[in-house]
Amino acid sequence: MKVTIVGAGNVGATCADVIAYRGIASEVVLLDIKEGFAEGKALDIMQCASNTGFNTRVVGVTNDYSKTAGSDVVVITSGIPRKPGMTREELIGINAGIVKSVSESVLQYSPNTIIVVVSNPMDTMTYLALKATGLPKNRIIGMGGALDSARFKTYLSLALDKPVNDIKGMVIGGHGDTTMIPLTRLASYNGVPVSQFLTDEALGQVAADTMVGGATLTKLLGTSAWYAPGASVAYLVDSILNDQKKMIPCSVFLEGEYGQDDICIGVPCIIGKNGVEQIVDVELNDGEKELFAKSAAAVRTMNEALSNVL
Ligand SMILES: NC(=O)c1ccc[n+]([C@@H]2O[C@H](COP(=O)([O-])OP(=O)(O)OC[C@H]3O[C@@H](n4cnc5c(N)ncnc54)[C@H](O)[C@@H]3O)[C@@H](O)[C@H]2O)c1
Ligand SMILES: O=C(O)C[C@H](O)C(=O)O
Repeated sequence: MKVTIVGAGNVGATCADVIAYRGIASEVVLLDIKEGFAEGKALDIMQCASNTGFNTRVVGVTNDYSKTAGSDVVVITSGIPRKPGMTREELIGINAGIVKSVSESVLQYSPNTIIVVVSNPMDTMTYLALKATGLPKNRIIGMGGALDSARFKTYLSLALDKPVNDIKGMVIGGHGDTTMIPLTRLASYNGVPVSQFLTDEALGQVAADTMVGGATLTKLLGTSAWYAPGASVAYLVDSILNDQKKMIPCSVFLEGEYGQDDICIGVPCIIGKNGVEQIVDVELNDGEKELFAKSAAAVRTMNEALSNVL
């Protein structure tokens, strides 16, 4: 199985590293516009193989899309990340043009591929990739919910002082500081609702920390995060390539689901070899429905800024 990752920066290279290390694909192509950069990252990752024990071939190329031909999955991480104090939405001016041209270029060589969009503002970039390529909606997947849910589970595990792998939880809605919706009511510690162990105040703090999870790291690091984002993309790619049919919150095109139309936004999906194989209809309570509608309204407002590229 072949995966191309466009953008060999922090997130793209980390994603390539995790995919190789875990043997998720037999070949990974890293592509970047910076001369020699992807080649260097690929070589560095390949030189881990004998000491960590993987056999994935990692190839780096400078803007040569012919080397990406026949990719089963293409991950788009190209674009600029935010700096401390910025929102993801402020990146749209530069990233929209990049995501549009990259998604068109990859399809020339991999017409049957599934595209995973990572560049921010991710929900709007996913919508842009879908509209620009005209691909069927099951083949365009925005990655954000897998990361936000991982952060949610981390903060729950810290608040509960329990192992993170005993915690279940999902974040739906937009991938933005104010638009994501951590589903605290449905989160569990080995099947037991976390509300049995945490006060409303503690749960509210977990939700608030999750929502600004990316901003917190951006402030600490001076640029946005990459280890958990790269691992989250690899987790999603694994479910596609190995047809795992995991339920993962992803930004996907809605046509009536969750009361929304003509928008890409995070909802729980079954992810397998066909990409988005099902949108899972989780019964939300009135408060959650209201938050989802507000989140969708904010994402829709952002999508209006695409009128000059679409
Ligand atoms: N969806 C998420 O959960 C999530 C998580 C983390 C980061 N992000 C986003 O991912 C993007 C990348 O973040 P990063 O930290 O890796 O940034 P980075 O600056 O480290 O890497 C981006 C890379 O893209 C390359 N690039 C730019 N234009 C290109 C083009 N036209 N073709 C090929 N490559 C091109 C750059 O040369 C650079 O190497 C940002 O927009 C960031 O906001 C999203
Ligand atoms: O926070 C960011 O800007 C990057 C990414 O969306 C994240 O959540 O880490």
